Amino acid sequence: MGTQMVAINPQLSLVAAMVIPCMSIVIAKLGERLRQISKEAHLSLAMLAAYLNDVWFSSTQLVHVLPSMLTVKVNNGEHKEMLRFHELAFLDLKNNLGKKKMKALIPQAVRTTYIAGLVVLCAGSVAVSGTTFDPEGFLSFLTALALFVEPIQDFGKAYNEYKQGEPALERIFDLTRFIPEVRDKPSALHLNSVKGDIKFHDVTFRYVAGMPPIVDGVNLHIRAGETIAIVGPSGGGKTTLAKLLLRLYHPQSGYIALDNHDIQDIQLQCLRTHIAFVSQDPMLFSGTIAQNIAYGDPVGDTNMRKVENAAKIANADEFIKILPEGYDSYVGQRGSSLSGGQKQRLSIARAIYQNSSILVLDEATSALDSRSELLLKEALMNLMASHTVVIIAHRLEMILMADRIVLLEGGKLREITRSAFLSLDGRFGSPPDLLSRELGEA
Ligand SMILES: Nc1ncnc2c1ncn2[C@@H]1O[C@H](COP(=O)(O)OP(=O)(O)OP(=O)(O)O)[C@@H](O)[C@H]1O
Repeated sequence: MGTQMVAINPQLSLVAAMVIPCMSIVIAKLGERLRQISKEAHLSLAMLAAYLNDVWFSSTQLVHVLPSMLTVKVNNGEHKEMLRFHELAFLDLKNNLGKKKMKALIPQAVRTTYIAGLVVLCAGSVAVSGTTFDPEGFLSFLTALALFVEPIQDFGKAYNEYKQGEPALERIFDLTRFIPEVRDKPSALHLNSVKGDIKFHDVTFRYVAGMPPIVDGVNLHIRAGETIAIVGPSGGGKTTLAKLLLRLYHPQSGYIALDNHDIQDIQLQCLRTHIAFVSQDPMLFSGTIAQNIAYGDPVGDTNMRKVENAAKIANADEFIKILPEGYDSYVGQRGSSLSGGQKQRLSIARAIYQNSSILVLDEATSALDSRSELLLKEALMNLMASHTVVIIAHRLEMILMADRIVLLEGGKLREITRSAFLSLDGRFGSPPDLLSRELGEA
C-alpha cells in the first residue's frame, strides 16, 4: 500500500509519513494515562475484594456472618461498615468508568489527531509548493491511505490493551520475582527423624531495624523429651521464640540448633515436619473436619484411623461425633461454624496427627473449659513422655505440667523455679489464690 501511495503522490506520501511519528507520540501518551487509570482500577478492586473477604462472605443464597461480623455488630459498626462499603464500591465504580471512558476515547483521539495533522500538513505543503490540487488523485491517495492506516490503528489498539493489562502483569511479576528471606541452602540437610534436642545460642532478634530487640542474647537448652514452659508478660516475645524455632524469621545474631544441627542447615520442610505448632489463633481452613485434622499429612493423605485417634486425644471426638456428618462436616470459612474451644481442640488434634518429635503449644488451651483442659492435660501427659514439648501459657494448669519454667522479660530469658514463678504473684499466670492452691497440689 505504501508503494501505491508513493506512486499516486510522492509529496503527500512524505507528508502522511511525517504524521505517523506524531500519532505514535499520541498513542504512547494516552497509553501511559490508560496504564495509570488501570492501575488505580486494579487497586480499588483489590481493596474492595479484601474488604468483602474480611467482613462479608456471600454464598449463593445467603450472606453468612463471619467472626469479624460479630465485632461489627457488638460495636454497633453496621452504619460505619455500610459507609466503608459504599466508599470502596464508589471508588471502584469511578476508576472502572474512567478506564472504560479512556478506552473509548483513545481510538477517537488517535483518528482525530491523524486526520487533523494530515489536513494541516497537506494544506501547508500544497500552499508552500503551489502545486495545483488534483481531486481524483487526492481521492485515490486517501483510499490508499485509509487502508495503510488500518494496521497502524490496530497496533495502537493492541498497545493500549497491553498498557491496560500492564499493572496486573507487574503484580504477577512482582509475586513471581519475590524471593523469600528464609529459604533452603543448596546443601540443606534432610533428617528422617530427630530426638528433639533444642539449643538457642545467644539469639538476638528484632522485627524492625533500630528498635530494641524482642529477644536479646537468649541462651536456652531444651533436652530431648523435656517439657518446658515459657512464661512472661504479654508482648514479651514468647511467640517470637517459637517462630524463630520454626524458622519463620532469622535471628540477627546467634543461632538455634536442633539435635546439634543449626536449623539454617536443615531443609525448611523437614524442620517444620518435626515440629508441630499449635498457635494461639486456631486457624481452620474451609473443608471438612477430617481434612483440617490431616492438614499436615506429609503425603497429603487423610488417614481416618489417625484422624480419629488424634481427635480422641485432643478431646474433640465427642463433639465431632454428634455433628450430623461427623468427620465429614464442613467447618465453614475459617471454622466459622465452630466454637472457639472446638477450633482449639481441632488445632491440637492437627498437631497430634502430625506426630512430630517436638510439640509447641502457644496458649493452646486458653479457650477450653476446665473439664476439656483437664482431659487434654491427661492426654498431653502421655505425649510428654515421648516428645519434647514447649508450652507457652498464662494458665497455671499448663505451666505446672512442665519440667522447667523459663521467664522471658525485656528480651532476656532466665530459668525460674516453680516457687519463684508462683511468688511472681500471678503477674504472668492465673490469680494468686489459684496459684497457691495449685502449688499445694503440685
Ligand atoms: N510481624 C511482626 N512485626 C513487628 N512486630 C511484631 C511482629 N510480631 C510481633 N511483633 C511484636 O513483637 C513483640 C512480641 O510479640 P510476641 O507475639 O512474640 O509476644 P508474646 O510474648 O507471645 O505475647 P502474648 O503473650 O500476648 O501472646 C510484640 O511487641 C509485638 O507487637
